[in-house]
Amino acid sequence: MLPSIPFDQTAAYRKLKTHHKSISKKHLRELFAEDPRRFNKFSIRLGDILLDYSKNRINGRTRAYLVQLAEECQLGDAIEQMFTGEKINATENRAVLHTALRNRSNTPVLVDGKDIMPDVNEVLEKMKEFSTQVRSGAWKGYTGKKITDIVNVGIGGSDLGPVMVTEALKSYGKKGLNVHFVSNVDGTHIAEALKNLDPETTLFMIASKTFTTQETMANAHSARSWFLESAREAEHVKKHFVAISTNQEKVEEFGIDPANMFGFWDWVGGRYSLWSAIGLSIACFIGFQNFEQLLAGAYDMDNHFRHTKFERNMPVMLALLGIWYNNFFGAQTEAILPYDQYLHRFAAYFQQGDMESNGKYVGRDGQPVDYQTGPVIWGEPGTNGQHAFYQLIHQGTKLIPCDFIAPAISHNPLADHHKMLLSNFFAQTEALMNGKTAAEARAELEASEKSAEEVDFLTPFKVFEGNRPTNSILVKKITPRVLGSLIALYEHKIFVQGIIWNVFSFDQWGVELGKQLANKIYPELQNDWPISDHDSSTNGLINLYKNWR
Ligand SMILES: O=P(O)(O)OC[C@H]1O[C@H](O)[C@@H](O)[C@@H](O)[C@@H]1O
Repeated sequence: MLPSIPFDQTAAYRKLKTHHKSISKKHLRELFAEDPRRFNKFSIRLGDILLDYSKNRINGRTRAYLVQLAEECQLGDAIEQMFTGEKINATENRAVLHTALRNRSNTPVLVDGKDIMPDVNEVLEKMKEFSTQVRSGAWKGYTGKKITDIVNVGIGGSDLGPVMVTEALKSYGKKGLNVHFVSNVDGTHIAEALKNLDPETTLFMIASKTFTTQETMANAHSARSWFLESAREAEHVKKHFVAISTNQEKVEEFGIDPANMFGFWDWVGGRYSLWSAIGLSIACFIGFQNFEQLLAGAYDMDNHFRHTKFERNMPVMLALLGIWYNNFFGAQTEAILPYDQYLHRFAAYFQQGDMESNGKYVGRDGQPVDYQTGPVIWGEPGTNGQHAFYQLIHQGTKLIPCDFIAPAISHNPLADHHKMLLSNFFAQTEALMNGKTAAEARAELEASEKSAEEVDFLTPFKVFEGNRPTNSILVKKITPRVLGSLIALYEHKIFVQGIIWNVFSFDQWGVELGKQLANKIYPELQNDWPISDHDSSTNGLINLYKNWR
């Protein structure tokens, strides 16, 4: 059982509250001026990844108190409990072992006294065999042609990870093998995805942990109908449909050959499942060796997380900084800003990862918490974001801590593009930190030969307060291994925050409610009779819909 300590009742919390009063008045400029060793002091390197968190509104004392907070909340014990398979997902009575999926050491991991590593390795072996066959063309469609297109049908955790990773590692993708993703129950999604595909060369991966999710099942049935329009014989389905699920019964009921089923287990949470068979589309696209590199990268981060002192521990420090702004500065959101076009779904991926994990107001003791928990996560790749929403980050009334992520080496070293991109990356965090004083703004305006009135008028608008906190994550190159580490970094950050906020990070009852509600209204839309048993707004909307359709 996880420790259950309301974090606002710790001694560290009280210290941080008092400390916040003084340090929040300090400008980052001053903090840098006071300590020339700030960069060395507040950065962590792990292989090809550097986390520079020196541009945060902290000093050595802040860090010490934050680390104390983690200790008082018994983070060390909680980490061990996760890695060793304790049932820390208490509301579902499950272990949380995505780390076992990438446990490259193969040391036994026990669930209910049984080592799960042989099962993990067996599925990996099956994925290796299958992905190799698909890539080599040995796996043939019903007319003897090789597969050219993979369509992953899944939603939430059975979609976002594969989407994000196949985009991030596009340059490792096999030529002539395209991956597509269908998630939305809106018929437009599947209709558009299938428009230019050939049933003879298309392979569907029906990815659903439960194999009961309404959207995925609807899309899977439509995919099968589309396929059978050409293939005619149900016999051919086994060459074109595989299932990735924990629910063999439902897979068979759907008509997929159990031989074509890739299993995983209830101790893999949906939003932590890309390391499992849910990553099959990734393995087919980038090749199994690269998929193993992705796992190896995550394993690097797992080891770092498990065995490094908190003040040198990347996920722990990222998490503590998030708590610092969320709970002491009142920041509501966090932006993830990758300066890498391939990472354009990274923020969207962690929207689910973070918000579904820590978007909870009930503590592990069953009582509502009286402090803020999970932040709103958002973001887009730079430099596009700069021309869209950075105005608010620079000069708005809200404090938005940002993570800037960039690779030193581009996969597409085209002319001077990467230097330009990275000069934006460096310039933005510097500008957010320094801002621009009234004197500087005035001097600039005067140099541009404006009249004295114009200078007076314009100066206040050109002032930037600065003091906007950022983390910079600079990596050598976005390789499968580095990406694996980056994803695991954020996964563990979320875990740490969940422990400190005292919430259960691995269930998602709020989402389950949505599933139930839609299933209740769906039958009511089957006829044209007016509805009257909801509130007046819902009745009004449903009845107008029935009128218009
Ligand atoms: O893989 P499944 O079972 O189809 O679930 C898909 C998604 O459903 C819900 O939205 C949540 O439970 C998510 O965590 C999950 O990833």
